Amino acid sequence: MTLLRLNNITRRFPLGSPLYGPRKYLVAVDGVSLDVEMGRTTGIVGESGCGKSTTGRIALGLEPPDSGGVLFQGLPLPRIDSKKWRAQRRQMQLVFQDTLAALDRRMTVSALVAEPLAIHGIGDTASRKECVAELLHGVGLGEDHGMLYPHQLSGGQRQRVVLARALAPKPSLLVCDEPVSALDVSVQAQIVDLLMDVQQELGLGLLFISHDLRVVRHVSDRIVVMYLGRVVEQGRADAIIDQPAHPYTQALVSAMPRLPGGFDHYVALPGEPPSPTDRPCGCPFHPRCPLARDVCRQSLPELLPLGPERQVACHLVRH
Ligand SMILES: Nc1ncnc2c1ncn2[C@@H]1O[C@H](COP(=O)(O)OP(=O)(O)OP(=O)(O)O)[C@@H](O)[C@H]1O
Repeated sequence: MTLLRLNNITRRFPLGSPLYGPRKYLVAVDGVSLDVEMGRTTGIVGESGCGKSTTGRIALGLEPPDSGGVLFQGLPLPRIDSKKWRAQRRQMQLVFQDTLAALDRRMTVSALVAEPLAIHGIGDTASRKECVAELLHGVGLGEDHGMLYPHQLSGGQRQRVVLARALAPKPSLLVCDEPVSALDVSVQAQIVDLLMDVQQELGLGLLFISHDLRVVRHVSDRIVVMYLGRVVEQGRADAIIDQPAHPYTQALVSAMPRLPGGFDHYVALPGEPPSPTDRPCGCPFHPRCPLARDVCRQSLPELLPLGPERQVACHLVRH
């Protein structure tokens, strides 16, 4: 069952002052559609600035799209800050990267995990205490950790606290925005495994955002590849990794550590993505694409089906 649906979402931000000539806009998200199924993970991958976080914020209702719609459990998101929205927010929680900024350093771990319960009016003091102990246990922390302050924890332990706080209101959707990017590789694996265990136990839908295809591949059932605000390819994770169709996805896959039986044709990806304030004509990827032809410089490729459950936006792919 579809838990979250983004339907042709667009978001642009004004640039400069309105006093000096016609206003210019930066298009951060351009016509993005994706689904998150209950109990499943949709991963968004792409380079810095491609619009992943903006998409995540729109999915959570923290930012309105300029056009397009967000459906949660089949219904449009209520207006931000309405009573209905606050009730719904309980169902949708955010886990993000900067744990030290996210956690009030004057509060103990127990108080931090109890806070969302109090905000949402869940339980009384005694039952909240029990609930905090269960939540800490669930994310692999002991009772002793409850008495510590955020700065007394390691990065991995702080990420566990952030996860316990997100799980406290019993959400059905977690949006995880680069949740492990600040951690050592070995700790990343522990947190990713924990997320997957928690997901299985609670049947959560996950929208998992990362620039790192290695991590996204590990957690995701479906992968959405974004480039300069647009989806260039999406489909089942195994299909995307085994047979990437878009030259950009091919470059991302070929840059991952080699896997036995995996993709073995290396595609170099030169340069940086162009600025979203100055998007190239035609396919946004053409200035870096080793296969680009005239048509790629002239017209924007549509995202079209490529077999079942797969879509690609590339002039060079036979649909
Ligand atoms: N509030 C804002 N005002 C103006 N521009 C913004 C705003 N939020 C995001 N942007 C711009 O929109 C584009 C997409 O940003 P976004 O943070 O969504 O990308 P991202 O893929 O998550 O990148 P990163 O991983 O670096 O955060 C960027 O060019 C960014 O500078």
